[in-house]
Amino acid sequence: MVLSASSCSLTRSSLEEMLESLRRMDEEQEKKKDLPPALPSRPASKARLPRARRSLPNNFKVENGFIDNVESKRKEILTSTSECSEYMRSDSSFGRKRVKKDVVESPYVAAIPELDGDTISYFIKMKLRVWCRQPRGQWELGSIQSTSGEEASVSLSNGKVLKMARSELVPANPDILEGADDLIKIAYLNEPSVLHNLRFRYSRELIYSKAGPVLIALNPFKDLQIYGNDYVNTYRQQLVDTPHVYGMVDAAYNQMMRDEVNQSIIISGESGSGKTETAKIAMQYLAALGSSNSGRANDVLQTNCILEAFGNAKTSVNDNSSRFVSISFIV
Ligand SMILES: Nc1ncnc2c1ncn2[C@@H]1O[C@H](COP(=O)(O)OP(=O)(O)OP(=O)(O)O)[C@@H](O)[C@H]1O
Repeated sequence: MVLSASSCSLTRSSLEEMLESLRRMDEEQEKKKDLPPALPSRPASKARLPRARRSLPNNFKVENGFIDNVESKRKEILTSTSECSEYMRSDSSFGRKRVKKDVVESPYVAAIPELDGDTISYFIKMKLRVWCRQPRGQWELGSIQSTSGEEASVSLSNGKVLKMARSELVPANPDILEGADDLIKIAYLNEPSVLHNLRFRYSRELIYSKAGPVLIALNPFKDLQIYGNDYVNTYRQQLVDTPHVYGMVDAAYNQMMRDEVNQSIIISGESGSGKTETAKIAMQYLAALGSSNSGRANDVLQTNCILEAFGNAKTSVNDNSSRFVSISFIV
């Protein structure tokens, strides 16, 4: 005899059905307890999709071991998005934001959205770290031990336990995200996390990072062996996509050729941050792109000396301060 599914359900009493649905609700509640609170949605990116990455040809070799270096550094710090997906949540702080008079507020960071108690419970349970704003504006790593109302007891990495307002705490990223080459990859995009990520990279002489389509360059104040013909050729052939001025100029150049639309490269930063040097590096790449004859490329670059002779001056922050750099190239 064959019973259809519908005839089976008729034999169940309504009490059984009610018990069954209660049991299912209980199970769902249990599952939810261990999950992190839902992520607030991020705004859709307006950036162009990155180019497909070409793989290295088998016979490719660079004498100074650049590729080896880059690849080993990438492996050292590269983040695996799948491993980190459980942490992928957007910028947030715990509790209402209170502005203290003696706290230095960064003008670059938007108001931090409020987070509910569930997230704090999750952080305590999973022993995740938080950044704690100190009275003079600096940030310290710590982990929340307990909360009471708007106050939290936080154990700092130096062993001290402090009572702090919840609004002075923001989530820190897990170690696995440390040193991501694009800030888009880090889960918590708050001020201390961004600064920490850039410092982490800078300490490893990785002065370039990306923030989506924007390149962040930190002044190394020393000569790094990351420029020159080998590097130009590597970026020209698109063998690597690590953040670099060459990579950014290459993208602008290719976009200009593909779309037949003029491109502008805007270099901004405070005096002495390295705008002029960055512009020269960009020019170096453009000269190499536009000239098969390295003599002519050098002639173009030599014009910098003349420009600097007329346009530069010594200031209190920069011995070779200039204010006239702009690059534009037209099809
Ligand atoms: N990529 C770099 N590699 C090595 N040194 C650098 C680099 N960028 C900057 N510097 C160092 O920092 C100094 C100041 O840089 P630069 O003159 O480019 O700053 P700037 O932002 O153009 O300043 P200003 O606005 O005053 O003209 C340079 O003279 C150089 O010593």
